[in-house]
Amino acid sequence: MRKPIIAGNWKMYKNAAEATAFAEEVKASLPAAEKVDAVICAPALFLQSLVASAADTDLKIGAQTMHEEQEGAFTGEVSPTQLKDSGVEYVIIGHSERRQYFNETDESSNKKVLAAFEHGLLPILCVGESLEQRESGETGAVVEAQVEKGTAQLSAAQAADLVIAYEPIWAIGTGKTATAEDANEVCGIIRKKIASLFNEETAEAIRIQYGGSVKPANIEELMSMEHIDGALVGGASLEAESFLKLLEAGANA
Ligand SMILES: O=C[C@H](O)COP(=O)(O)O
Repeated sequence: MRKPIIAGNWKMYKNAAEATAFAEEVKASLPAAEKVDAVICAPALFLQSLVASAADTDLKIGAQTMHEEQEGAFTGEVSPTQLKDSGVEYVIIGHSERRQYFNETDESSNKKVLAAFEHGLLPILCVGESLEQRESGETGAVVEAQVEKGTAQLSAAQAADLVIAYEPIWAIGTGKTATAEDANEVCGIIRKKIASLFNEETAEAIRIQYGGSVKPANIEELMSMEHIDGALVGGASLEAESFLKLLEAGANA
């Protein structure tokens, strides 16, 4: 039985006061930690204050990206050791917006995934096809290749701890959600790929999220699917009330 994981990705939204107010409201009503993992992936600037707000609670804090090197002359970047040292536990890797606007690739994502594990962070590796790829019937092949390249050189034990977020690019921030059946089918393809790259046990253990216009109105159906173990949520994670509803649905799945 895989524990559901609901992660909010705030992207480049919120100011410091809003971030703290959100954490205060959410931590007061968190569902039981054994039922769902609750993660907020915030802008780097707010990570330390969120870690402090969430201390002694089960709310986990994640970053939205990181550099793969421990330190160096990389202006503007944040390293895995800096994140770990700040109390951050998760890090989103290879989000489609990072791939689209910041030239990230499967290869750079793989380096970051490996660095995250090396430094004790849990990566959420994002994969997903464009509308054009979906319409030309390439979804399965695209996602399989992303998974294979993104997980290269991981041990089976690391792969079992990895979280993969399947986010069809055409469903992000558009209000268009993949049908629960379509999302489940692709998450099933990802699980099968993990079985072939590692083993059945790893495939059974790995948690696969769906992301793309997830909201309180559609999460229950998504979470009822065999291969969907959680959600990576943008817009609907910005308000505490909405995020708490998503957590509730995760806890009851
Ligand atoms: O990381 C989250 C995804 O990009 C989904 O964003 P969204 O829920 O606003 O569509």
